[in-house]
Amino acid sequence: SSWWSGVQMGPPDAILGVTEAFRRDTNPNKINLGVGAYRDDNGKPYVLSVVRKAEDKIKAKNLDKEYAPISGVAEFCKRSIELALGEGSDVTSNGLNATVQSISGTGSLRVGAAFLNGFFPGNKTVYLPAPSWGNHTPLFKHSGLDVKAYRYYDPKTCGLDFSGAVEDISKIPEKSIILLHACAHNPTGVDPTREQWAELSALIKKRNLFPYFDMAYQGFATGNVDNDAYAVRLFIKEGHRIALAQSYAKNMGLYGERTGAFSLVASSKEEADRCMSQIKILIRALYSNPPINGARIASEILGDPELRSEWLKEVKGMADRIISVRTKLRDNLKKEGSTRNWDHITNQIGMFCFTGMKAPEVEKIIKEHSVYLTKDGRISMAGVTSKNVDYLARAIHAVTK
Ligand SMILES: Cc1[nH+]cc(COP(=O)(O)O)c(/C=N/[C@@H](CC(=O)O)C(=O)O)c1O
Repeated sequence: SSWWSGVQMGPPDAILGVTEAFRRDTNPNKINLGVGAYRDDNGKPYVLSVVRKAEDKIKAKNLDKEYAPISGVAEFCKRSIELALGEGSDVTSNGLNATVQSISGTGSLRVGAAFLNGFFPGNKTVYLPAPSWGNHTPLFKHSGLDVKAYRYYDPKTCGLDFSGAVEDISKIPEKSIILLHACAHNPTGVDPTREQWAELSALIKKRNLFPYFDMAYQGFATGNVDNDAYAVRLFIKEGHRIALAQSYAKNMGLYGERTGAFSLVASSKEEADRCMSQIKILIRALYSNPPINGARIASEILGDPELRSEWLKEVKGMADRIISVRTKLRDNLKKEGSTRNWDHITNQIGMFCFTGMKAPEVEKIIKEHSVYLTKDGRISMAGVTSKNVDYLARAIHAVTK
């Protein structure tokens, strides 16, 4: 028998598998609301014009293709942590951050998880919001950490179960790790208010928990990079020593360039240097060093005032288009005569809308209307355009009335 006769056929990925099914569908009206990747109003992937400009500038420099350092393109790391914490933050000016470039948000989360598994002195269990991004659980488990949950989403209101979250977080054993979505929560699109973030910060400090922020959508939620970094900056101000994973997949459209960063905020420069040395040892054995192209594009944009301000306009443009189709979809559902309350479509923020559609309704809308979304009823609003929003509203109404 062959070596691999015992290998089982694994299930398609809950998120990326939706696109595979979408591709197989021959219905001309088909709509892909699965993967959280931005599309323009023609439903096409969107390469930011500022990215093209950065590419031209990089090309003109005739750079070589040498290995990046293990920790990545230094300029990119500097620009990335400054984007997250704001220019001239105490953390960066005192060298308290250990920041490495990694393979987009997923790789950054994974490097951070590997470091925690190796060196976290407390309870090596990560508490995720319920629900969370589908890949969080396997990602942390593969890193050797245990995974548990705290209440987050309230299906009755399609909003935040704040009291449930507070109750659960109050019971998380001290010195555990708590994963927080910095903005544009995936899959629910539900973010805490600023007052609620302040309460969470105080509670997490009281419980002596370690905050691990996943910021994959900075700029994409409100269209403003500073507003979207509010929670991260608040926690730093309140004295939390956080971990942070960043992605430029969505806010710079660098999906396939796999550009991201992992940061740890230490208590001193000397401590940051020790942590950095161990993170580099982990990276060397994982993939040695990261891809240079996306990091060069991102640092070109973040480092050039003109490109940066053009980028901020484009990312706001993407966020605004999402917000406008949220309103159109909610209004069209009303026009279709739906008696359900769809206010959550516009109350929620960022790439996703957690529609509240149950699995049988999801199956029906895929089968009968060729509208593709994940089983949990999450739709990527970026797949909604002014051209397909009517069709979508009719389809949702047909399966939910
Ligand atoms: C919260 C969150 N964190 C990290 C990532 C990783 O993105 P990366 O491309 O590694 O930088 C994603 C991607 N989410 C979308 C795509 C995916 O599932 O990979 C999604 O939820 O559709 C997230 O939604």
